Amino acid sequence: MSTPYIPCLDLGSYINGSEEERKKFSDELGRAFNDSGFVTITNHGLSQDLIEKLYENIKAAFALPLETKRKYEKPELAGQRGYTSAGKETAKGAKTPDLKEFWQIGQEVTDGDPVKNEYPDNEILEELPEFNAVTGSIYKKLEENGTHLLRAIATYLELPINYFDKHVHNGNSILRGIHYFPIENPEIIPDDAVRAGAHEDINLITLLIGASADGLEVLTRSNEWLPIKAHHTDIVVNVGDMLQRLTNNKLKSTTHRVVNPPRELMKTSRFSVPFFLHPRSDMDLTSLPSTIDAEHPKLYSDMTAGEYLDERLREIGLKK
Ligand SMILES: O=C(O)CCC(=O)C(=O)O
Ligand SMILES: [Fe+2]
Repeated sequence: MSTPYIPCLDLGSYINGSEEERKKFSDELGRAFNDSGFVTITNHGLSQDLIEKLYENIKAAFALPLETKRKYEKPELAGQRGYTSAGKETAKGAKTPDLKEFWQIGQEVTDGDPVKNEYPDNEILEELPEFNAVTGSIYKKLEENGTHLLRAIATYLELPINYFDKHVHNGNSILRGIHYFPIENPEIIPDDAVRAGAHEDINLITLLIGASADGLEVLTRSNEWLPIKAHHTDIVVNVGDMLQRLTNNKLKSTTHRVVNPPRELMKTSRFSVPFFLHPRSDMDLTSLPSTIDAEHPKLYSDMTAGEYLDERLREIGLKK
């Protein structure tokens, strides 16, 4: 089920559809990215079974003792691989860190591409061998879905359909398993402490498998917070700042947040698993000439994806 402002699109109709269906999907996706910056998608090819396995493993991983999880927290990796404990990530411009802990999995390069040297190895969670296999398989499937979505967007932007392919092949994407832990003593947390403070994602697009509980909200153009209702098996997709930058704000990287639960649910956990689709670090994010004109002057300085990521990781406190 989707919220009226957030359209729900059938990815199967793009991947396996007729020319006409593919065009329709690409127009609808482009329009939504131009408007709210968010869609939900169905028929994404991830089985319910795999999604359930994913959540079982994510829950089991965060249920491990803190000292076990801490073995996988390496400050030199700036949160980009393995475990990041509570209190480390703060939304850009916010004072109090988010009420969450998370685990990040990065790209596994297997085709001899020298870009492998840019990526640290993934941390292998020895206590839960299935966790590594399941998250690795989810990573690949979401990457594949994301590549299809970017093809649809390339068509919408009147670029060659494969415009993004070479940039996202072996790109610096991240799968992040998040645990928003129970809030045991709501009275003693700072007033501004939230599960995830209002922010925009850094990457090209984000694909998020419907979370275990409500809480995700997007900021509409009329400045109202709109809750996103997604079935457990739907995928929420949104534009990130890199795609907004490339399109000189034609496509919107919409502000979103995760609110604290109502009082009666304060002591429950929430789990979610976003996939941040990043390009390779050498992708040039200079705004496309077709998106710049007298009415839409150029808004951003020219930067590569790698330079931009570095700047943003410092702003959110993950990189020192
Ligand atoms: O947990 C969610 O539903 C959203 C998480 C999110 O926005 C993020 O990690 O960037
Ligand atoms: Fe986000």
